[in-house]
Amino acid sequence: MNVEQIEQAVRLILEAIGEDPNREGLLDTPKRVAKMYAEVFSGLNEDPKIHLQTVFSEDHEELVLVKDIPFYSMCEHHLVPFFGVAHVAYIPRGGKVTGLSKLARTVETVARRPQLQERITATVADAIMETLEPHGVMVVVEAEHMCMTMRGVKKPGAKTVTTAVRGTLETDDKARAEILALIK
Ligand SMILES: Nc1nc2c(ncn2[C@@H]2O[C@H](COP(=O)(O)OP(=O)(O)OP(=O)(O)O)[C@@H](O)[C@H]2O)c(=O)[nH]1
Ligand SMILES: [Zn+2]
Repeated sequence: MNVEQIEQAVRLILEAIGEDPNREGLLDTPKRVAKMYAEVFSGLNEDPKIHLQTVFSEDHEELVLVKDIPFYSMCEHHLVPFFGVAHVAYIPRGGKVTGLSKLARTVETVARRPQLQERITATVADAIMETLEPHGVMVVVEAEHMCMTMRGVKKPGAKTVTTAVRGTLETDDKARAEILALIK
């Protein structure tokens, strides 16, 4: 990430909104914002699938669900935060089970990019399908978008729910219903 370029850009934005980037309170702001962007966009330099290389051989071919994984992301249209929780469920196959924290790490990497909620949901599901090759995957993401609350349509409290379903869960209504019941 080009930290110096971010600093220059922040200085330009401050000038453009009519601020004085040289006043005391703003002197370190470009540096702080650059550091923050490096952190909140750190997922751009990571492959989410790397986390799922940790595989244990365990004979469990039934549901695994990690729910209420908090995440923070940045809406790619407005560069303001959207945040909420992700629920990640999969049904392992062939003894391929990953570490529970790795599912949360996968969400984290994908969220730390300029994003759309739909893309986070689908990318996490596909990463799990491709690496663990399970029977099925279901990812549910619930989030509040600051671009819909602090500006624009101004609807605080409005929640967006997205799902991505892969493998046998696409046709297994009962298993999908079980996952949704466990999430609630
Ligand atoms: N599908 C989807 N849309 C999103 C997401 N985050 C923000 N948006 C929407 O992106 C749209 C961008 O619409 P535009 O008309 O180009 O931008 P805008 O004039 O700022 O839109 P308003 O927010 O309606 O004021 C808005 O409707 C946002 O609510 C997301 O994760 N997924
Ligand atoms: Zn937005």
